[in-house]
Amino acid sequence: MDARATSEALSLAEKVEEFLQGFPLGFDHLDVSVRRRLSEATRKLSLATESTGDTVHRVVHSPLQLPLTLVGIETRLFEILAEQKHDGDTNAELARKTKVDSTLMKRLLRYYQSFGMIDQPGDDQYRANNITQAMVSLGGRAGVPFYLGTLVPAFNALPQFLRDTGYANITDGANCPWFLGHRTDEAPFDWVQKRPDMMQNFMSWMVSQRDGLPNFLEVIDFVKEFAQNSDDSIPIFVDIGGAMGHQSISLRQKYPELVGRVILQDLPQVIDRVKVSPLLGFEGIEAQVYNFFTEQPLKGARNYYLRNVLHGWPDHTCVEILQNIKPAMKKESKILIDEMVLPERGAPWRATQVDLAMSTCFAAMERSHADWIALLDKAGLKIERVWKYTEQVDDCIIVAIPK
Ligand SMILES: C[S@@+](CC[C@H](N)C(=O)[O-])C[C@H]1O[C@@H](n2cnc3c(N)ncnc32)[C@H](O)[C@@H]1O
Repeated sequence: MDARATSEALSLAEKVEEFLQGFPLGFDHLDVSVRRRLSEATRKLSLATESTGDTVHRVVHSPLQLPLTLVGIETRLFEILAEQKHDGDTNAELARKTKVDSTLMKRLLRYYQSFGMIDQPGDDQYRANNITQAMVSLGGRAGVPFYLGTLVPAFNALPQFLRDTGYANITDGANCPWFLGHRTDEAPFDWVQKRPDMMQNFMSWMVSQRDGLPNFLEVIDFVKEFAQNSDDSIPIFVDIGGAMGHQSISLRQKYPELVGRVILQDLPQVIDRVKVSPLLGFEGIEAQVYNFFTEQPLKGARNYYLRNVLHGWPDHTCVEILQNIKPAMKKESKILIDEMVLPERGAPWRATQVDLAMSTCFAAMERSHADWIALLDKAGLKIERVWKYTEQVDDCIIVAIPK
């Protein structure tokens, strides 16, 4: 045993424990980048110091976490805990409020506490923490059932699919683990659209999946860079595959005086949903049915914006989508691709898991700078500029123009 290292490790552990106790109400007061650095450093330390047995048990039981989280959401346990204004509820109170058997409730609470999803300040006292709050946010409420019902069956089919295909990279959208996992021949978007509850969760997930991260409008002066000398007739922002139009709404809200048309385009089922129950702030935005596998009908728009669309398709399909925009472009038109640009080294965990989820369900991928150059080149486009706007997932705006 190295005495100096032991003493340093114990002193660091004590400091961390004291630090945690010093902020029972959480760390919302910390600057976002400081908080992230601390979280990443301690996460790495936790992994680096984990024992073999702990690692194996953590990994083999990890499939329990998502379904048990859904139980906490569906029973309203997390919501009830998050709404508490006092010091915490007891097991009996929580069992009564959620209509869950009290013995089962005690076992669930024990699990959530041990994984840091709730706090237990006393033997029979439970209260919400930052993880509980995250699970009752829109992202938690939509993402948890959406992933469990839609993506997990495909994730589970990944090993067999890769075995069967000799560990080739997954590039065929018509032959990927999605189909094996769901025992279906329906493509993901078709499958989801036929299931109203999943469709609702999907749309809410699209709106919320980047909550807490900066939006591109926070780092780019859109009017200065992309909307000079506009007039009311010019489509200034065409939000292709924009789901509920949340990005278009952000743009209108950030620039109430923005001159020009803002148009959301998506598939008929999505546009119907937008028309029946538009998000708050949708006024001033047009909704248009458009299939991006056909030629872009809006000619001469200043900006054709695609967020998280291309990461859902393999290269050859992205080329098709981009080439359908090109004939509509005039001299001043630009394609704004809002996607991750993965670094060659040390890609963030939030990005790498989306990359493999995209691969599993859509034979698609997150792309590096070199991948984007190659893809755009195949579509007859080139990069004019790249603006990075998040550290957490390397989100960027890639400005693309014809070569
Ligand atoms: C991953 S979501 C991205 C949504 C939104 N842009 C965002 O960043 O939150 C992909 C979107 O593309 C739409 N979509 C899929 N196939 C499409 C098609 N052929 N034509 C137009 N939109 C399509 C989906 O309905 C969905 O809204």
